[in-house]
Amino acid sequence: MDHELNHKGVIRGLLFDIVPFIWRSAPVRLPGMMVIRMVEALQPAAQIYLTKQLIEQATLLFQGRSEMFMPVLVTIGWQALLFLAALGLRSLAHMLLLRIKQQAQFQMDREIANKCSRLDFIYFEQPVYYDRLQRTTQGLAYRGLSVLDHFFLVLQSLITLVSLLAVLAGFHWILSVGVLGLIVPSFLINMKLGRKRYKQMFTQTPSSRKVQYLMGLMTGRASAKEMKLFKLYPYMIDKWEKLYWKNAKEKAELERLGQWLSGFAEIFSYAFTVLATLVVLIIGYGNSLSIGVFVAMTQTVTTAKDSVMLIAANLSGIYENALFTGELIQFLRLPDEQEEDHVETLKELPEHWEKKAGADGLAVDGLSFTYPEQTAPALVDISFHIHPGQRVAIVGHNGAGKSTLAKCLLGLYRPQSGSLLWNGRDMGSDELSGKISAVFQDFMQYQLTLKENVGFGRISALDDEERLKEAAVKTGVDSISRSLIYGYETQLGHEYEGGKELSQGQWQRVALSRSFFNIEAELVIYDEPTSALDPIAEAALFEQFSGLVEGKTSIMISHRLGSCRNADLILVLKDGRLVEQGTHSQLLERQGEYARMYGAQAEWYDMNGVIA
Ligand SMILES: Nc1ncnc2c1ncn2[C@@H]1O[C@H](COP(=O)(O)OP(=O)(O)OP(=O)(O)O)[C@@H](O)[C@H]1O
Repeated sequence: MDHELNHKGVIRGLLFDIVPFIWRSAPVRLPGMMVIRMVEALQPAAQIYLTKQLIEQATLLFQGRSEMFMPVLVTIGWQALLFLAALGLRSLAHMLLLRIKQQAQFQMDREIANKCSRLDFIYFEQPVYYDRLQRTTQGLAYRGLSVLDHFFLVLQSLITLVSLLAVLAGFHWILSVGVLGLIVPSFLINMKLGRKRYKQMFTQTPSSRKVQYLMGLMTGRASAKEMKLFKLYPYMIDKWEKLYWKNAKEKAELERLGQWLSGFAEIFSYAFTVLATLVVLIIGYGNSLSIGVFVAMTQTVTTAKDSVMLIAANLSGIYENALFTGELIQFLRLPDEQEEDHVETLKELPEHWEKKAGADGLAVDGLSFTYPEQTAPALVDISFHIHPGQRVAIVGHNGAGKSTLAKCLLGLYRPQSGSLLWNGRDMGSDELSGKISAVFQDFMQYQLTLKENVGFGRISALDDEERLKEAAVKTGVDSISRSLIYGYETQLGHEYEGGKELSQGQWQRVALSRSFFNIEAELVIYDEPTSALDPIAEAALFEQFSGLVEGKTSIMISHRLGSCRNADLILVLKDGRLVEQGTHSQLLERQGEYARMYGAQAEWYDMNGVIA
């Protein structure tokens, strides 16, 4: 399983991924920061030395040696200087760390966004992807940066410790060995807890996501209508509450265990301090130790013990965060779209296509597609050919496979078998980018300006105002723009202050304009492009449709069979199979699936109208 990372894997990820990543983010500031931390690290030993000095000088002064007054003042001056230097270094380190973190966070988010742009679309359709994305974006990026904090603290504590160990070893080696021995239990305990926290986070991700989803339902705008109408709040609150507390209790249990274990580690280290003080007392008794040295030694033991505990905690912190960040690394390592599958050169068409129509148009042969984690295929052995400039309709009942076929045609899904060629090129090929456009059933309502909403159809021509107007006039969006205060520059949607919300039908017109904005498109796929339009608007649009898509090949998915009557070719899907194809009159003559569907709809609609 994913979360069962071994120690080696974690350390490898840390050394070869996380550290180089952070280094790349701040190649100048990072070494600067390290130097500051090293200087800071020597401060405790210097402070202890000055304290010892001060006590010894003060003892002599109290014994009536007035000439010690000046040295006492000098030592106090040094202490003040040390304090100011430490203060200055701390502020500098704080600012540097902030900048390093901002830079690393920026790089990390950019890499995540870039990765999303390269991932196969199918990833976005799987729960496992959302779980991973949640783990990656929420907290993991932050945890990657925590490695930095831990790393600097380990570095600093290590230098402090070495300087203190030298002081202790000068007194008696047993004290240095004892202090070092403290590191083991504390590190092991913290590491174990880190692994447990990670496993818990991993197993809780789906339910944490559900908790967020339920909360979103209770607070969101889109769900508010039904939530109120069906009086769903008590049910949802109850469901959310149960799940929330299940997760919260598990977390609390783990924290309780953590408190017990860290408590033991603290008691253990305290016992060591007592023992070490006794050792200093015993040795000091035999060697008539000065009070200054005694205070300095006990202070050294306590500071060294604290440094050891800090090192242990931060080392395990690095381990724990590296464990969590492993998720981010795995995410960034997900395979990109399989570019090598895309054929750059003319692909050979199946022989019977060649005979029929040459290499032009859309040639689909033996296409089968099964969604990940599914056993039943959504599309089975589909073959058809569309000539350039043809207007094609795809019809079929709910779940017949129409949208899946559209996504395969757009190169968003990679079929397990079969070939899809546009003018002899693989549909996923980079060469075709910009030549194929679409309006999706669940099209986007960008909470941005009207100009952007239309212009996204061809981002390279975003500022082409003439093109914008042309695309908008075709769908009636131009007249909508005239009613808006800032015209095409008006912010759309309800999510941001000052945004103008459109009706569902108006949004659909905007989405249609988006596809018309891409005048370079040779093939356009419309997945129920008029479902939100009123019947009169739909009829008017269909009347113009032939003109609008003039010169392009168009594929329209529609449930309203009347609107498909004029299509040059109708493809009828049933249970993922292409069961019939032909023109309206040919299919009616056949008396098959299409004729049955058409007959059923004819009973409901006025067959003389365009809207049936
Ligand atoms: N992301 C997905 N993962 C798994 N199965 C899916 C997914 N999307 C669709 N399916 C399944 O694939 C089949 C075809 O769905 P598709 O959306 O292509 O049908 P459709 O003909 O467009 O339906 P509708 O007319 O309702 O829009 C259905 O059985 C559906 O349950």
